[in-house]
Amino acid sequence: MHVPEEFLYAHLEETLAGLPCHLQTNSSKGRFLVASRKLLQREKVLESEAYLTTVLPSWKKRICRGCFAAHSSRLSIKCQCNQAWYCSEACRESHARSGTNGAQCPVPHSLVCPVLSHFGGCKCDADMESVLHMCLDVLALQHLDTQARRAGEQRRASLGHADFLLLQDHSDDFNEDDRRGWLKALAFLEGALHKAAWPGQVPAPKELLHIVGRIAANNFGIYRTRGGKVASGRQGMALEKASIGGQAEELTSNAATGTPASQRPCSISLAKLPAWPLAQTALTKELPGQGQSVSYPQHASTADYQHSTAGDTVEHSDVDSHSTHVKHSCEQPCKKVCSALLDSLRLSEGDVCHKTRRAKIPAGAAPHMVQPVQNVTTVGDADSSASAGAGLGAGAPSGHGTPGKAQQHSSAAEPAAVPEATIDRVPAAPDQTASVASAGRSMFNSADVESCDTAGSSAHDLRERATAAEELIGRELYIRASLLNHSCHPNCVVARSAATAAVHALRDIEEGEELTISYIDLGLPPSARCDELRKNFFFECTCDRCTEEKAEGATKCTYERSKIKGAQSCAPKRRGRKARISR
Ligand SMILES: C[S@@+](CC[C@H](N)C(=O)[O-])C[C@H]1O[C@@H](n2cnc3c(N)ncnc32)[C@H](O)[C@@H]1O
Repeated sequence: MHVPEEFLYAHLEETLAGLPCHLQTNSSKGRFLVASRKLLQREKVLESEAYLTTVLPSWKKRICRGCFAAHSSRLSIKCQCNQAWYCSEACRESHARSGTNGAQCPVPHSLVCPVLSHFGGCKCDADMESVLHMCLDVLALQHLDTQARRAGEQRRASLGHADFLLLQDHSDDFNEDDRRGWLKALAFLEGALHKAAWPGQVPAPKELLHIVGRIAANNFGIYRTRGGKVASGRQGMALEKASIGGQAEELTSNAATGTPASQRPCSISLAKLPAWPLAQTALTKELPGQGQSVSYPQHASTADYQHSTAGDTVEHSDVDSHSTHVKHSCEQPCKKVCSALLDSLRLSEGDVCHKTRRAKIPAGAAPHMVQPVQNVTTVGDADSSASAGAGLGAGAPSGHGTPGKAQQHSSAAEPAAVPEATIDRVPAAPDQTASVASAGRSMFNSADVESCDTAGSSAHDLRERATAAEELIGRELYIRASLLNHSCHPNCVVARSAATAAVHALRDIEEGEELTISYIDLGLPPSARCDELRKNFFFECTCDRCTEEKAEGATKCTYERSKIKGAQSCAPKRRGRKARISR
């Protein structure tokens, strides 16, 4: 469906009406949001409901598609397509009629069910399969809009397919392997649409690739805490090394089987889609007796886990990403921290800050929480959700870009039973509980950090350490929140609760200043951040922090840019000059 560009822009501006921010565009950054007036720290800049949501196949039996609540045990009611599970008959009926409760663009399941009935034979990797579900929902929205237009009706949904077209499409930037993998998966979707006699237009895989290109650059990951056991070191070595929280983490991935996904029969393997923003996905949560708090999992954790052990309580003084990092320390000289991480946190060897020992969180207590308002981070018991990670891939976020890595697990793989208390519920009420996870900041002890040092770990080791505590269980798309560009020194944070994203100012922001969030883990060393952004979001970060670090010579490209179609290599040229990447 062709929608004129001017219409899209006018519509986009309409969706921002009344907010303290407006849209600007430039050639290097595309569209971005700018403060229309001075914003105060913590002020809510915008709030958006999820446009679409999807759940990874391994979680489909635990998350009710009707009300989107997560459950500790397998649900007993399912749809005949075997792709949607429910906590009650009422949820099943309402899902069939009007889609998932709370979604901004609910797609009636009855429309997509015949297509999903053919997904049983999908040989894609689990993450990819979930994206195919999202693609199908996009086609369903397009179909509903077309039908309504033909009937001369105004669709009741506040957003429609045109809004999806507003999102930036990066499919032309996919590298050849990814492109091939996606085209194969999309051919499967095309086949399923034909078999189900899809009532709308059935686009060819090449056209469908533009849907994936939009999802890729704009989706938010839904994560949950993986529990007390964590995979450390490189993903391929996770099984051997993952012993920090007790016994080795069980992986259903290639790391465990030793078989690269690319060699598994009938599987399509390719790089994962990035799910952003991992780092600044803040979660609001209501806990009995603790009131509402906001957790900043990744940021806080990259700082915390250095010396934290189960049961520790670590103090923080601010929610600002820099100060969160800086305040992390714990009466132990920071030389124990991997030097690359030290650099990125802007700490010096020997810096000492203050760890406060407080009451231990009993086993089975709620997941880790950060309460910036009260300046307290409680570090949960490492074993409190030990079973949660069993049977799952090494929850590194998608977007590592390397095919066949540990996060790939078969769609049949299901999480082991998780005690109710360790699951972050996904409530129907948006302001209650976070959909998922905070990072496991109790996961790494100082001995482990030392071993990281002595092993001379790479940037990606750190990344994997930071994210192995989280497991990607689904994805969400937001329209307005997708207009926020990235900065490694962001001035905003996205607070997520079930199917809602609220953007808050991290500090006072002057009128006319660009609003930015982080798409990645800011605790990563400069070269890893640079890799992540290039590989997954196809741009070169020019924020003040990167510029400063580049000037200090800290940023080194380690990703083979040549893999991206039409791009120049990042490898230093013969005469020692670094190739520059122009977008
Ligand atoms: C979620 S979208 C952000 C909105 C986007 N600029 C647009 O026009 O729709 C993510 C994409 O925006 C671009 N982007 C985000 N932050 C950027 C930055 N700091 N510099 C350059 N491009 C950026 C990249 O192309 C990235 O893949």
